[in-house]
Amino acid sequence: MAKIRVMGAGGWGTALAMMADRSGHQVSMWSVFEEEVERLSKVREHKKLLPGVKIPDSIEITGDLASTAQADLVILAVPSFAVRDTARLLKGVLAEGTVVVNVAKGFEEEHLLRLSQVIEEELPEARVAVLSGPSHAEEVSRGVPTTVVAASRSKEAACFVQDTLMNSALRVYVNPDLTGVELGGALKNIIALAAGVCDGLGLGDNTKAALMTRGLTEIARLGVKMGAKQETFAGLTGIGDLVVTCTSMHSRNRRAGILIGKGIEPKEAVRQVGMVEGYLATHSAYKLSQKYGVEMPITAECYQVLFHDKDPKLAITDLMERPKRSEAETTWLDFHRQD
Ligand SMILES: NC(=O)c1ccc[n+]([C@@H]2O[C@H](COP(=O)([O-])OP(=O)(O)OC[C@H]3O[C@@H](n4cnc5c(N)ncnc54)[C@H](O)[C@@H]3O)[C@@H](O)[C@H]2O)c1
Ligand SMILES: O=P(O)(O)OC[C@H](O)CO
Repeated sequence: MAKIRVMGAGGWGTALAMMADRSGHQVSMWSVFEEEVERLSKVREHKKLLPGVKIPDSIEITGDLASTAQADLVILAVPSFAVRDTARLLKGVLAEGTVVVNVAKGFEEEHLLRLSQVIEEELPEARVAVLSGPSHAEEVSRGVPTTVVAASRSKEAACFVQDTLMNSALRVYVNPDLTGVELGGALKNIIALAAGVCDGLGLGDNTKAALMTRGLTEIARLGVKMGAKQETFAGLTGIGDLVVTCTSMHSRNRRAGILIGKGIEPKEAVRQVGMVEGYLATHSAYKLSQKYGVEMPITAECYQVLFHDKDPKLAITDLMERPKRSEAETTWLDFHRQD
């Protein structure tokens, strides 16, 4: 039995705490917000986020930070904008080599960093991993069979996360491609937002299939430039998470996109839905595409719609009327040379 501390008591933190509890561990869930600790300790249910899901009494809910020192595994389940501050709180608290697994999907906008890089900066003594994949808290918390991927530069750390969290409802794979796993999770939110916009505009299945497929192409193009493996984007944290987020009504990114497609101003749509990681990720990805000199037409159009008031209908037209190009990255000559 391992001691597991989940930092962040929102939908995803709660679902993962329940998975760890189901796997037979000693689990505690921490929140920086006193009100949240008090409410959840008393009601033991997230009335808004996960209605009808009872948080088992075996999961301790606490605001005490110092006790994180006893954890064998720390799961960071706060929004991406809060990852640095939350990791910083753990400075000097954790034992050397403690595995810290980030489950937020996004970037640190200011420095264009992946979140594992942020945690490594703040907690050099920790072994950092990420957990990502097609996994909505609404389903995981109800025990719906789900698959995710634990990635880390340390094989032992990734396998430790796999061994610790895996159970009959949560199948955990491992992958050494930390960069690819992380980027897939962060960048698919942009495409999910765009898919929502298409739904809100009343466009069809053809459009969404095109968006998802070409979206994955540009995600992988940036990812490979940033050091990821192409094949990772064909896996659970690439295409897998893209499919679930672009098609599910659980997705906050997609729901915000639907509102925007229906004419609600982007900032207001994000306010109405709550935490929409794809909003800031669009900003970061647009900057990263410029930094790495990578063409990302869908991301660029999303950026214009979200931050420069571009009409979403015009964005679709502009994507459709881009200069002609080949779907294949290989030239005709190279392709036939391989025959
Ligand atoms: N909900 C899901 O299905 C799901 C699945 C996979 C990954 N994720 C990712 O997990 C992250 C968290 O998502 P969520 O759905 O749990 O969000 P949420 O809004 O339900 O909860 C976030 C929790 O983080 C904590 N928090 C919020 N602001 C904070 C701050 N400033 N400082 C410290 N703690 C703070 C609070 O405990 C809050 O309840 C996101 O990056 C999301 O993309 C979510
Ligand atoms: O609700 P979303 O759009 O943040 O998506 C949640 C998860 O990332 C799905 O895997």
